[in-house]
Amino acid sequence: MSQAPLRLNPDLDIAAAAAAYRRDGWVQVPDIFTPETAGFLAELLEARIDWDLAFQGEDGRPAVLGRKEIVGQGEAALQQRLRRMMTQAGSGYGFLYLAYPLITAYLAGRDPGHPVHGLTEFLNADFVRLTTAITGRTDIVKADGQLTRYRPGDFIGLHNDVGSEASDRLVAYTLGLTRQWRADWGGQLLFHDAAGDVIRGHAPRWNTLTLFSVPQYHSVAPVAAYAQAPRLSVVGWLRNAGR
Ligand SMILES: O=C(O)CCC(=O)C(=O)O
Ligand SMILES: [Fe+2]
Repeated sequence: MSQAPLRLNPDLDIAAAAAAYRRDGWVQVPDIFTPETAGFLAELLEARIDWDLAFQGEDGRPAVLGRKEIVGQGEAALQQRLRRMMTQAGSGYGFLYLAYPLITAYLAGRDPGHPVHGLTEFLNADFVRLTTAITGRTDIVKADGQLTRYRPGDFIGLHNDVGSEASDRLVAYTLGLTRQWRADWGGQLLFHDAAGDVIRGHAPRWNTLTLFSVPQYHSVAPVAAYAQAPRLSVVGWLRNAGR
């Protein structure tokens, strides 16, 4: 696979997206990449990633286990950890999905020469410029990110994205790369009000950017047991320089 340059759609209506974001605190932009770039990225997520298993760990921090760590601890121990996480998800917070941590992998020299690293560079160049223009947040200096792949049963519980890192999460983004999805397959990005009702729900989409300001309460609905495709996206936060 070539290291093709990643290109945003040159015909994006940035002024319209900016007006919507500044009015509503969120915006969705369809056709965010050129068709070639969207196809390239989708193929990457569909077929070329050695996924980690990500879930809320016992210590309240994300557990991100590579293939070797999963084999190392054994299937029974992992299943026990996941059961504990599910109990915790019901009374507090939890999540479960497959992930590839872009910044950690880039800095650690994981998968040398892999085209995924071009995406990490793109996120911290053209994408930071685009999202600064849409949100008007001139304090954005960098993007973190992870690839995510949701299988049946995967989910994220209710949370508001407020982190504890040295740099603040200013704006959350998702780049949807799910080619096809059915309305009853779950996996929607849901925004919730104080009464527990859903304010908005976004189905997994193809070649679509979603931006929303932090903090806002949201969740990812569990993917249905009978869903016939993975939910694929690039997600993360646009951050300031921090302390
Ligand atoms: O995948 C999504 O649509 C949202 C992900 C999310 O809320 C998160 O990673 O904090
Ligand atoms: Fe979130």
